Amino acid sequence: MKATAKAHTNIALIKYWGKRDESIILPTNSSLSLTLDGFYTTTTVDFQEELSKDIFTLNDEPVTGTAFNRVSAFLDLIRRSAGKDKLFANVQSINEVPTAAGFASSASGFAALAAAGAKAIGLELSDQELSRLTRQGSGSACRSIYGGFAEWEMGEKPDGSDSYAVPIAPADHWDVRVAAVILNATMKKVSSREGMKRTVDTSAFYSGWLDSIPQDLQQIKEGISGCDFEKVGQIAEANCLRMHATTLGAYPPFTYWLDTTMTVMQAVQAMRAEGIPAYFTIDAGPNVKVLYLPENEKTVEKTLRNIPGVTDVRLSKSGQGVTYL
Ligand SMILES: O=C(O)C[C@@](O)(CF)CCOP(=O)(O)OP(=O)(O)O
Repeated sequence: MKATAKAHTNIALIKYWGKRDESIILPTNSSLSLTLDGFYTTTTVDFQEELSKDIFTLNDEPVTGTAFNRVSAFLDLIRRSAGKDKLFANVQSINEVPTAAGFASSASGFAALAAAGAKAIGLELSDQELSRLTRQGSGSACRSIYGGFAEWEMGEKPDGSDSYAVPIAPADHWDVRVAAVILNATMKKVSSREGMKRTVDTSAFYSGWLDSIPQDLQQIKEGISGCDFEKVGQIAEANCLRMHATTLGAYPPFTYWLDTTMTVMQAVQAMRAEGIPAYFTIDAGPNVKVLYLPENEKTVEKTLRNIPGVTDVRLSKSGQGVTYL
């Protein structure tokens, strides 16, 4: 039983930053993202009676260790849902997500895996059920089920049955662009999972972060509905800065930013001062993603490429949700 699915990565404009339950990945706050066309994962899941364990290859390379264990544990969820606990699969993923781009390739990866795995084993899932399943692989991945803008509603039930993403606006609602600015950074990364945990457990600023989310979400959805770029950009940039402020208030304190990260941030703010609307957002890494409008693409790309320490700039439009090939 075999199926292939393609899913795109997404960029959070209102960040998921903390878990209230680590085992089934329930968040402390709701989040909202834009699915991108430029970065995606294509995954084929082939359940075969003769297999005695799962096999996972990524970009034609065999995967073992933690990454394999996360995929196999996720397939256990699918096996259990289908009542086929002893049916193992050959999983082949191809990532069109330059890992260095600082995009969580786990977002497109787990969304494609969930969609292909569920279809291959014969589960007929609604988008909501697929998003709820995907969430248990990687939280942010649950938003990639949809194209365009999607909101992951945190839910409140302990079993997570009300924690999944819902569509806010389709990809063709509004042509907002995203430039992924890739830095020549090699740094020991605090993973998003570890970073969230330390922040939730120790940050003096964490309650302020949580208190600010409901208004951010309500306001940014108004901005998206009205295609108000300044409103959406200002809220996204402020939300990102508030998320990163929580890491500085953690113990031990940490930051994902490098000197080049701040140079890019300042260049974006300088563009705004010169009348080019552009806003930045940053996830659990040093790379910066810049929101801009199509008419300014040349200026924005040129400005970003000329920043010392920037090794590449990858441009994206809004992308589609999960598709089956
Ligand atoms: O994407 C966002 O909302 C913000 C972040 O990217 C960080 F800035 C979090 C991504 O966390 P993820 O990798 O999904 O964690 P998992 O549930 O532990 O797998």
